[in-house]
Amino acid sequence: MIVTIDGVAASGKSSVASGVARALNIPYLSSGLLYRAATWAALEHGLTLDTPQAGRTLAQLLTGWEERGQPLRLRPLTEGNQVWQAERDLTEHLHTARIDAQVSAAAVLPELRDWVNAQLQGLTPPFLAEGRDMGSTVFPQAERKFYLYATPRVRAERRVLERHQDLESVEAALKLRDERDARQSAPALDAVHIDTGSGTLPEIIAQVMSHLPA
Ligand SMILES: Nc1ncnc2c1ncn2[C@@H]1O[C@H](COP(=O)(O)OP(=O)(O)OP(=O)(O)O)[C@@H](O)[C@H]1O
Ligand SMILES: Nc1ccn([C@H]2C[C@H](O)[C@@H](COP(=O)(O)O)O2)c(=O)n1
Repeated sequence: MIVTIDGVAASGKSSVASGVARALNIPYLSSGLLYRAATWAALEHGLTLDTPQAGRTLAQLLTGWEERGQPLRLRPLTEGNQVWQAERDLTEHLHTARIDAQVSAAAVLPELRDWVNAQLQGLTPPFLAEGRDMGSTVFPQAERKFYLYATPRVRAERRVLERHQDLESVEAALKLRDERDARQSAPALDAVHIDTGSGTLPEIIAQVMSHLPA
């Protein structure tokens, strides 16, 4: 079985995916974390993301690591996905304001989208995949598809609790990322839409579960 959960930034995708995956006893895959890790790799190597050759250069960097036996890999742990490069856990570097500000520019690169999609499509079901285009592009064959949303204010308030940043600037950054992300990915037309601002996390998880076979 494949279940997809897509949605806007900070809509609760990972938290809901983790809860649903736990209830179903299957792993969940965070595609956003792979985009974040590739963005981290680009920044670490001083790659400028808005040049015509950026996609090719980034893909060469990622496949070069693979060929040298030091691949960037998603570890789909149910309690929270991680990304490792060889023996190094990169996860703590991936949810920062610096990566948030650059990740949409990396995610627009077709070479990177192909790389992320190939990583995910190489995995064996059952699993739950979360991101922006899991139900529309990467796993159109998924049995059940969901799309999570909430107002920018609700999402910003939740982010501020995690990162102790200024509410207005977090909300403005989320709106900007929504705009950029919408240009390069869209949810599936057959997804069930859920407003995560309308309930607690356990209630939203229960709502998703109510659409899945018992
Ligand atoms: N229904 C809810 N009620 C209250 N808090 C929630 C709810 N859903 C998610 N949260 C909280 O909102 C925050 C953002 O959730 P989460 O990180 O899962 O979102 P995301 O969509 O995966 O984010 P990103 O796009 O940055 O990867 C977390 O602190 C989470 O606990
Ligand atoms: N399927 C996906 C997943 C993610 N992205 C991009 C767009 C986001 O801004 C960024 C980080 O994702 P998040 O951690 O917020 O889920 O990655 C995408 O284009 N397609």
